[in-house]
Amino acid sequence: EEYSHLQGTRWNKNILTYRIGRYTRDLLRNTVDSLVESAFSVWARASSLTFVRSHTRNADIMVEFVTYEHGDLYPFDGPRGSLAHAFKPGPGVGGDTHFDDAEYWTAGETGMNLLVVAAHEFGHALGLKHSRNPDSLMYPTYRSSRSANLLSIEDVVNINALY
Ligand SMILES: CNC(=O)[C@@H](NC(=O)[C@H](CC(C)C)CN(O)C=O)C(C)(C)C
Ligand SMILES: [Zn+2]
Ligand SMILES: [Zn+2]
Repeated sequence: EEYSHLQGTRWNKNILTYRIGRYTRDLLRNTVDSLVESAFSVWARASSLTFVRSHTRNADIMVEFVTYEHGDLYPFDGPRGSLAHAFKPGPGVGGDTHFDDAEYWTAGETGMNLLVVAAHEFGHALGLKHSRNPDSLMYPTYRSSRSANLLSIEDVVNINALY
């Protein structure tokens, strides 16, 4: 989901920090680290944005794997259903990205592909809304086959219209 009613529409800086909090046990930590970094680089390559990993609590974007009730107004729902959500740009919870750890997270075609889902969520964390174009990364339903060419032209146009 993108909770657009909560935050502003864009960050007012081009260098953003992110921190990974709670991990999933479905993947090795450094696999999660590299998939998250790759998902950010999808957007960095298509725009003027730069992402820097931080280990301090005041990072712009907090990335976490959580289940069910987890401290915001949007509890997860167990396996399948909602896979993840991210908050629009802004202070505090703004930009924060949560993955439902009741899913089975993978780096491949089985389960839920973390790179594909993270790239979608980070689009929201940067201020993008959903697209009605099934080819867009910001289409509201998950499709594992997408993992090849992540961004559509529309996604590149939209991120550059924002930054
Ligand atoms: C398999 N389950 C789905 O396809 C579900 N879709 C999602 O969980 C979206 C994330 C995908 C697109 C990575 C939620 N979203 O928009 C977050 O920003 C449902 C369509 C069932 C809601
Ligand atoms: Zn979404
Ligand atoms: Zn959440």
